[in-house]
Formats: sequence, C-alpha cells, structure tokens
Amino acid sequence: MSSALHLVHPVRNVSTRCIHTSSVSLAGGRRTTRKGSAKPTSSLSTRLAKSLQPTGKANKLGSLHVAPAARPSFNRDSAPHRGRTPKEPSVAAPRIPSPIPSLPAKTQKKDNTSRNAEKKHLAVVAHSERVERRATLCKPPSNPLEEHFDLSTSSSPTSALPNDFTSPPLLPGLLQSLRETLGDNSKPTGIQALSLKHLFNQPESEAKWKECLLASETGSGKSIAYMLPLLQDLKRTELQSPCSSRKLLSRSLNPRALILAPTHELSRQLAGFAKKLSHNIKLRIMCASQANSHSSARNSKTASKMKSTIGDIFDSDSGEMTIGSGRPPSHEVDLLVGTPMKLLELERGRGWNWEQRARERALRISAQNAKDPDTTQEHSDPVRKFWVDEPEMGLENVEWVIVDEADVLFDPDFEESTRKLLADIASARGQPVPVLPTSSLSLIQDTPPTPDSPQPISYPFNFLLTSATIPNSLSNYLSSYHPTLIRLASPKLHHLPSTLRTQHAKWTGGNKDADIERRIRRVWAEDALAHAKSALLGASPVKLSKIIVFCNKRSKVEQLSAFLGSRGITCVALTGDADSRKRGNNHHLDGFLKSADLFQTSSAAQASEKARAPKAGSSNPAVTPHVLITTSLLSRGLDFGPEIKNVFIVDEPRNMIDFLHRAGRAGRAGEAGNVVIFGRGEGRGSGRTDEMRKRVSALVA
Ligand SMILES: Nc1ncnc2c1ncn2[C@@H]1O[C@H](COP(=O)(O)OP(=O)(O)OP(=O)(O)O)[C@@H](O)[C@H]1O
Repeated sequence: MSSALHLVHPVRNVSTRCIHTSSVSLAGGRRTTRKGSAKPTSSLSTRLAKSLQPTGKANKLGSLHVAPAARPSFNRDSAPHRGRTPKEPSVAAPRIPSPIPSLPAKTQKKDNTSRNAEKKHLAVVAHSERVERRATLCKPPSNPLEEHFDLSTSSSPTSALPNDFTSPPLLPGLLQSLRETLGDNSKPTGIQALSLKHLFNQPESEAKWKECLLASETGSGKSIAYMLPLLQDLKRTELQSPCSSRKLLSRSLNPRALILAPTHELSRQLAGFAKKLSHNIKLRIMCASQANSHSSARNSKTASKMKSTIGDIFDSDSGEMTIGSGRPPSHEVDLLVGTPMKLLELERGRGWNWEQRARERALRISAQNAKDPDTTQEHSDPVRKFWVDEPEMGLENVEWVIVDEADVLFDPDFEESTRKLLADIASARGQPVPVLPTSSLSLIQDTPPTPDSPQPISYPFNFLLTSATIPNSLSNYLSSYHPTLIRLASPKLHHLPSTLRTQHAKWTGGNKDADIERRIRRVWAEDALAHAKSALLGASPVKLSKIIVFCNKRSKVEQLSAFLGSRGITCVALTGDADSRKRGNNHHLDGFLKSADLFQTSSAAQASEKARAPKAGSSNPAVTPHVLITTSLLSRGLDFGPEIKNVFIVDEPRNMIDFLHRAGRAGRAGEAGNVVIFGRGEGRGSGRTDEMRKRVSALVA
C-alpha cells in the first residue's frame, strides 16, 4: 500500500493538474487561465507522455521523475464561480522546469514509441486515480466528537476475562440474588467481566485502596459492575470484624460505603437495586435522597424512611432523627446512596452552607447595584426560617466511595460539593487531602508535569468512578490528580448501543408539536401492525410502545404536554422543579422506570404490584401515560424499562455527551430501540442539522 502511494502521489498531483487545466499553472508548460481563454499546444498528459519518451537516459516508468507537487494557483472552486472571493489568495505557482526538455511540438512526430509511452502513462494516471479514490474512502474521517470526548481512553484488553459470574467466586448469597435479578443463564457484560477480573483482587501495588474508572456505553450494566465488588467486600469485612469489635461512634449514621449520584431519582433507583442485590447477604442499604423539598423536618420523607430502617434513633412522633443522643445506633448502615449535596447536609449539618450562600447573594446583589444603580436591591437576605441542625452522619467508617455519572459530578455544577465531600471523608479518616479551588478542574490541561503541577491525591478509601462518557476535562483531571487510577473501558465506549437504531425526522415547517404528534402516532401504528401480525401467527401480543421525548426547556416540556393532552395523548411532563419530584419517591415515573418498586416496603410493593396488574385502559394512551416529556434531568443513569423503545430528541442537545445519554435511555441491556432526532431538512438551521447528522453517525457503533 505504502509503496503504491509513493509512486502514486507525484502522479496524482500531475493528474489533478491535468484534469483542471482551466485553473492551474502547468509545470514547464504555458500558463493557462480559464478554459478556452488559452490554447495550450498540447494536453498535459500528451506532453508528459512526450517527456517519457526513451531518450537514452534513465527515465523509465519505474523511476518516474515528475515535478514535485506544485501548489495550485487558486482554489478549484473559485474559477467557475466568477465574482466570488477565492478561499485562498491566488498565488502564481513557480514555474518548475520539466525534468526532460520536451521536443518542439511542431517538429515532433508521434511515432509508435511515443504513442506507447502515452498509453502507458495514461494507464498509470488512471490507476493512480483509482488508488487515490480508494485511499480517500478508506481513510478514517477525522472524528467530529474529539472536542467532547477523551477518545484516547482505549478499551481494556478483553483476553482471559471471566465469562461467568462464578469466576472469581461470588458469595453464594450474592450470586443467588444476581441470578434472581438477571436470570439463571445471565453472563457478565464486557464491563462486568473487566470488573470481575480487576476489582475482586487486592491491589497488586503497595497501595491499600483501589482507584478505578469504569467506562462503557449506556445500558451496559455498569451498576452491577461496581456493586458486585462493593457488596462482596462489605460483607466480607463484616464477617471478618463482628459488630462488637467496632468503634463506638458519636454520630447516628456511620455508613461504610457511599454511592454518589447526580439526581434523587437515580439515587433511589440505585439504592433499590443495591437492596435487591444484597437481599440474601443482608446488608443495610439506605437512600439519603430526599426530594428537592423545602428543608423542613416535617416534610422530610427521608426521615420517615430512615426511621423505618434504623428505628430508635428517630423520634417516633415527629419523624425527626434524634441527633446527639449519645447513644450508639441500634443498627448500622452499610451503604448510603445520595446526591453529594444531600450527603454533605447529613455530614455537616443541615444549613451548613447557608451563611456562605447569603454572603454570595449579598455580593451578587451589590455587584448588580453597582452596575445598575437605578434598581437598587436590598443587600440583606430576606428573613428566612430554615431548619438548621447538627451533623447527623460520621464518615470515619467509609471505605468505599462510588461516583456514579462521574463526568457530571466533576463538572462545574457539582464539582465543589463532590470534592468537599471527598475531602471531608479523607479528613475524617485521618488523612486530609488538599481541596482545589472551585472550577480549577475544568482548567486542567493535559500537559507534561512541571514542578508547579498538581500533587496527586491519594484517598484513604476505595474510589470508583463510572460513566458512559469521559470528557477531556475529566480525563485530564484524573491524569493530574489520580495518575495511578486504573481505567477499565469497554470497546464500545463513546458509541451508541448497537441495538439502538437512529432515525432523522424533518420538521414540516408548520406546527412542530403536530409533527411530534404525527411521529408518535406513527410509532403506535407500527405497533398495531406488529400486533396484528403476531396475533395471526399466534405469537405473544405486542404492547404499545412508550416514548420519552427530550426537550431543552421547561416551557417547551409544558407546552408540548398541553398540546398532546389536548390531542388525547396523556403525558407525564417532568422538569426539575415539578411538584411530583418532591414526594420523596419515584412514583412519578411509575410505568417508565424499570423496577420502580424495588426499594419500597413489602406492603407498598404489593400495592404497586396490584396497581401494575393490567387494568382496563392500561394500553390506551388517552388513559395511561405512554409518553414522558422531560429535559436532560432524566437523561443520566436512569434505567428505563424495555417498554421504552423510542426516544425522541426534539431540541438539539447541548453537546454530544448530552445526546449520548438521552439516546441511551432506550436500547438498554441488549433491547432493541430507536432514537428519532428532529431537525430541519432545508433552509435556515439545516446546516446545524447536517452537522448533527454527521456527529450522530460517528457515534453509531
Ligand atoms: N449481565 C447482564 N445480563 C443481562 N442484563 C443485565 C446484565 N447486567 C445488567 N443488566 C441489565 O441492564 C440494564 C442496564 O444496566 P445499568 O443501569 O447498570 O446500565 P449502565 O451501564 O449503568 O447505564 P447508564 O450508562 O445509562 O447509567 C439493567 O436493567 C440491568 O438489570
């Protein structure tokens, strides 16, 4: 290949010039301007052929000497479109002397030898063009995703990976729960096999603690990949050190492991999943994720849930936790799941940051007043009554921290809380680490270390991060501060799941909401057809698909929901501040989330089991919501059920990371799914749609 190209390139340059005689300067020939405006005495190929005539010198085809590639004098596109500014300034190419002086054209007669040479030359040119075309087609396109993803995170070697959950041996109870959840014949996915191989052994180096990043495409089972080593280790250490030998701790809650997640919904789902997996090994799992409700003890659903979990440290009437009672907790919590903010509140005390928030607010207002003195605002905080309380959680026992959706928790919105919490755990365990100034993470560049380079951070606990997307900022942060961290990545990282089909839908130019409605009805019409076919074949019935529609703005979510409602399509519309999110459970997503009842008490589970039994109208989209409209809020980590076969992306996502997570709510765990991307077919905005299409195709596995 390479030798062919060596031969080809000089010829290709000549041939290109040969084709565009209208626009180039010919090496050693007359300079032509535009087609027809000059009369070259012979074509370039003819003259080249002439130059190849055997002259007794070593100018045979095998050692073709062609003038080095001369830069075209102006852009190819500029000549036929007169009046347009050429993209590049027109620079006259230097006249390059022909390697062989050509014979005067008038006096030269074409004899047989020269005709043969010309034929040979034309064959070479044609061949070189073919090779060139093929090379262009085979060349990998420059990846349009480079600006978002760290594409250097290569997949981990997949040789000699366990292909069964029994190797290395899982605790029998854990294996049993896993089989109850996934089925008897389930096999580990790629990322789970990597986890089984690397996270079940003690670290080989002197370091006591594991540091690892688990990265694989959406829906590939990362939760199990980190929960198995975590739950197994928690149980193993519990068996090795019975309760009686543990330290008496002053706080009510003293978890041994934390899972951090960006939303309450995800925290609840993860806690439920961990609970199900640890059912047989009897670990105590708790979700600290109260919803975004007003901070008041009375409203706290978390408190009542905690109460039922850890009994007598709660006031039986008010549902409040009894703080500072001096009594050791009657039950310990092994694993606590929550958002970084919620966990900080438990650890530092509710309202720990209100003073700081008030200061920041005062600064913001005075800056605003300085800018616009006419609209002077009050500097002092309005009188607000918060329920401020003492810390409730101790971190001394924490031996595992899992950062789920790590790229979000280390992005500017979350990084401060995440790093504060990690630093607090390290301090509580007697090994303080420096806390970086806010927002410095995103500025870290992947540059060689210098004396001023950041010092690596070594946390005194097992530190696992996981995500389906590794942006450059996270990758650089990890390289700088956690250089020894192991990166385990699946081969399909930064690709859409292979079972997910992408479709592009064009706006008709009229009412966009009506376009969306039409597309929804088209999905259901296809379901009805498939159902009719399967009924004919006696196969199992096909259910009406459920659809998630992703918008960018709250107002759009509300407007679309109202429109579809008026057209007889009942929807669940969910935005960040929706009241339904304040209830402290995931019931607002019932019918969409997979196993939404996992973490409920048994009576609640029975109730929802009853509620899930097919009812009259349950397949009627006018009665039971089959469409969930939301923003990127729900695009992260949530495991939607297999009924979610379609994701509609109606507003262009902020970036391709966002796109990948939105699309990844369907096509999970090997289920088939479709992602429909809406965009303009022509006119204004169609350029962006084309760009999007290009980027999406780069994500298709
Ligand atoms: N080995 C397996 N065999 C079959 N199903 C599995 C297996 N592992 C996980 N699953 C199922 O796959 C689904 C997706 O798993 P999970 O939510 O952990 O994916 P994820 O990689 O964390 O996705 P995301 O990146 O969106 O957070 C779950 O319903 C889970 O039960």
